[in-house]
Amino acid sequence: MTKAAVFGTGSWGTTFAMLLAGAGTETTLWGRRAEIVEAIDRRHENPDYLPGTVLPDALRATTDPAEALDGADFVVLAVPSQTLRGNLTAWKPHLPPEAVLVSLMKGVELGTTKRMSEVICEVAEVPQERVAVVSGPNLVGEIVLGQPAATVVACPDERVAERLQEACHLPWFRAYTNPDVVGVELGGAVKNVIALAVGVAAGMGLGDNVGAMLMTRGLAEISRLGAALGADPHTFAGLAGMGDLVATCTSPLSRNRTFGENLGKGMTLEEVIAATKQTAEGVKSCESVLELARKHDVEMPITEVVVAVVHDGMPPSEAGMLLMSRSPKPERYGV
Ligand SMILES: NC(=O)C1=CN([C@@H]2O[C@H](COP(=O)(O)OP(=O)(O)OC[C@H]3O[C@@H](n4cnc5c(N)ncnc54)[C@H](O)[C@@H]3O)[C@@H](O)[C@H]2O)C=CC1
Ligand SMILES: O=C(CO)COP(=O)(O)O
Repeated sequence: MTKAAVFGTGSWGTTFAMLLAGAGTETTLWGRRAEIVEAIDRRHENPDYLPGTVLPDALRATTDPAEALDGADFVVLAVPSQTLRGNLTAWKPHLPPEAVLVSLMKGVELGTTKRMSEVICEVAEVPQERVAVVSGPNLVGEIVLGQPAATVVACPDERVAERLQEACHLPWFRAYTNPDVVGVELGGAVKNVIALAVGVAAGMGLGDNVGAMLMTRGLAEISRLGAALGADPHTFAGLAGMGDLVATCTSPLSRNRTFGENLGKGMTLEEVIAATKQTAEGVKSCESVLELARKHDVEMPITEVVVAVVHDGMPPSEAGMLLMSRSPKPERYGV
């Protein structure tokens, strides 16, 4: 039987563990907080992150990383992007030598501008072929209700991607494979930044033309960055690109969109942070994405104004004016 250890008892870690267990994979969750671990293991619930959801009886949970990792074929990582390096360094001594490491995270590391799979390869000292990424339009609030969804499993080794696909595939959760790890990761990380922008515009009371403009020009930014980093352009027309961008930018379930919406309504950054109980990756990753773009000489105007609004106190109305007053251009440039 295939075995998986899932690190992170937050909303997506717990939900993905449910999917794995539902697909017949023997799954153990690792969590920091004993009370959540006990609730999952004994009462089959995660009241903090998934109130009202009944977890599978077969799903185990522990606070001991060595216990979770014992015999694991897949080590699934679902902690905040900015804590991954420290977390994985601590877990490294217990990693099974042949295990495949799987990233569920949608962020870019501050300081290094590394994608999560790059951080994993570096810290765990494993080749790219042993690291997979799962990303797509996967809003937890819908998946826990059993609503249909699809995702992308990316790994340069097709057989590894197919094994993971099989380990999480369900009649109502379709996993597609894709060898383009760079494109799949960029799609997931940068759509959070664009969702912040769309949320700000919605919070200001602007309509669907503005939302569509930001999503479409946001996809152009993602594609330009992807081209510079060697991604397959087709990935951005797929589930991990356009699919996740649309889901996140339009759903009230998205933490990133909601964060932006609150800013657009006039709440201060401190008030919005206090109101945000879960990880909104774009808030930190907008800075690392912009730094990555500058390193590669890629123009990302929406990302620039998101950084200015979120981190430098630029009023949303000024950000909107800045974007609209850019010099006229052909629709396609710089790719
Ligand atoms: N929730 C969603 O709909 C989806 C989330 N994702 C991505 O999955 C990743 C995880 O997100 P969520 O589970 O939603 O976040 P969350 O905020 O629900 O949970 C984060 C988890 O990490 C733990 N954590 C926080 N700081 C930590 C630290 N210093 N060390 C170890 N653990 C720590 C928290 O206790 C919690 O269990 C993010 O990169 C997110 O973008 C991807 C697809 C869907
Ligand atoms: O990545 C997600 C859906 O695919 C979740 O988006 P948020 O992190 O904005 O909630």
